[in-house]
Amino acid sequence: MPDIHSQKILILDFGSQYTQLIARRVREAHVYCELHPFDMEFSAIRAFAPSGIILSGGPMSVYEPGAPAVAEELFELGVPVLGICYGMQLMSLHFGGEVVPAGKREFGHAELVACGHPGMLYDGFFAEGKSPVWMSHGDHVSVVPPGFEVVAQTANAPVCAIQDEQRRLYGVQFHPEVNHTPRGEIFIDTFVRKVCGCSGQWTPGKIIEDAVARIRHDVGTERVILGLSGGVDSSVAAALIHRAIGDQLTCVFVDNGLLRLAEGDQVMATFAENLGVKVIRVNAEERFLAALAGESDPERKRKIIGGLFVEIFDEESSRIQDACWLAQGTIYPDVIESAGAKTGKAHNIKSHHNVGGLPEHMKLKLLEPLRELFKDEVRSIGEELGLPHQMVWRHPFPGPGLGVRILGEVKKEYADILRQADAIYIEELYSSGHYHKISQAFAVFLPVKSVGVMGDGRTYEYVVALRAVETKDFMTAGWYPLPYEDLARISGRIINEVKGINRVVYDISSKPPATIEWE
Ligand SMILES: Nc1ncnc2c1ncn2[C@@H]1O[C@H](COP(=O)(O)OP(=O)(O)OP(=O)(O)O)[C@@H](O)[C@H]1O
Ligand SMILES: O=c1[nH]c(=O)c2[nH+]cn([C@@H]3O[C@H](COP(=O)(O)O)[C@@H](O)[C@H]3O)c2[nH]1
Ligand SMILES: NC(=O)CC[C@H](N)C(=O)O
Ligand SMILES: [Mg+2]
Repeated sequence: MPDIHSQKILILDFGSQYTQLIARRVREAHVYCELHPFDMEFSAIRAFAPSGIILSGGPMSVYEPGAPAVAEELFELGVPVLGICYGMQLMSLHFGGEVVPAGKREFGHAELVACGHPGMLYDGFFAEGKSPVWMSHGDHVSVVPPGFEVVAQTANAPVCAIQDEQRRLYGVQFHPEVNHTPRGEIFIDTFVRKVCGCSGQWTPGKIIEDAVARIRHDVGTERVILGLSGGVDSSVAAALIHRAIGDQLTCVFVDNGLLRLAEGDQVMATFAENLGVKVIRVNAEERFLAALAGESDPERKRKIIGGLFVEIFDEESSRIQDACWLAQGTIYPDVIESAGAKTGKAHNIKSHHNVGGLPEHMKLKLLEPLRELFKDEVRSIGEELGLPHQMVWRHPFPGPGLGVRILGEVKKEYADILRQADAIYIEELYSSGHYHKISQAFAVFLPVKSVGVMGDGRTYEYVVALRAVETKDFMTAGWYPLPYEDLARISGRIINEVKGINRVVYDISSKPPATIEWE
């Protein structure tokens, strides 16, 4: 089997807010890449054997004392190097050019104009010698290093793109990785495929083949357990591992009574019935509700839910004979975000992020087959593995579930009401075509009563709030402008169909200062 990691791009991160986007663009060109901190040792770079290197942007200025720099031997490796913004400035300085503060900071759209014939990297990038680009910089290259030519400029940056085609060194002051550079995708595709010569082997089918082979190799005949939540990551991990080792995998699905409507049955139908995966369903609703009774503090509720989850998961897994492996749905952003600049620290964040976590005394080896993948790649392999479209494309659902969407004390009565309201809301978002434009949507139960009138009678019932947000990274988010007619229909259905609700409100708070969840 061809090794799909044999052609790969190394991205060195200087702290740009866009570095992950560079990696996404490379992956979209079906080429494998990894993101590492700028100070990666040269021996490690050589061992990585990249087909090409991309140096990211960064907040510092290259001429400042102590500015981040790369192992200089990197430029002698003989592989193509593309420097973006800070990366270009660093490369210029290294080869004897000069970098100075520009007259003014430039942030936003600009028109890039080609000087003559820019060469291979720019195939398809210019239309009539021009291309719109996105800029974000305060410094610029004032003296072009010997051996390099200027290939393009903007009004504010006379040296906006440079290259030495012979040595295959390229620098751009603009940001090809952001959506605001409309032909940026083509640019990065050309760099990795034409300039670096990668053939684009990183496709969903091949990723699956490769992961299956690796799982079989690592696990051998041993047994694996996995906490299955019905969410995207753990579901795709389960399907993938099952394809590799079949019955050696046992999933533990904990029904904590805080799941969405019919979620437990859906998980069982998809995995146990259709895919033939061994799933132990633990009905723990009563235990969770009993533990939560009387508690209304959000942080303590989270702790109770997380703690009980670990306890139950631990109990169940100790009953699975000879399990040596704990599988988790850790994905690449988890690895990058938790590692900050360093690799290998990913488990910490996941265990606090994961409801399951990793009980110390379990002594299980970790199996994380999605560790190298972005969410969109996880979704495409989920589809390729035959998981239902709705499961693969559903919005994320927090580990504590409805526990953080019922404000204050959690009661079964509230959870039942909320489940129904939420199901109507989501169903309507699907049928009106909004669901896939929204990053996350859900209903929240407010334990306050208000007066209403239904038929000829007075009602005195609870309130449901609807939330829908748009976000790329879930760190900041804007509320989604759901049209009035959709809001009217959803509110009408909830009030009419859900007993116990006589008022619906729409949450128009962004994050920050609000958060996405209400608790
Ligand atoms: N009810 C549950 N039963 C078993 N395991 C669970 C449950 N809830 C969460 N987990 C475990 O905790 C992990 C983290 O949950 P998280 O919500 O971050 O991911 P996910 O549910 O797999 O995907 P998504 O982000 O799409 O919701 C899951 O991958 C799963 O292993
Ligand atoms: O697995 C999880 N366990 C949690 O305890 C948790 N709390 C919030 N979230 C999800 O994180 C994203 C950001 O949410 P907040 O703006 O509310 O912090 C949103 O997507 C939230 O749904 C959680 N996910
Ligand atoms: N986005 C960047 O990489 C900026 C690089 C450098 N800090 C500048 O201001 O020019
Ligand atoms: Mg989840």
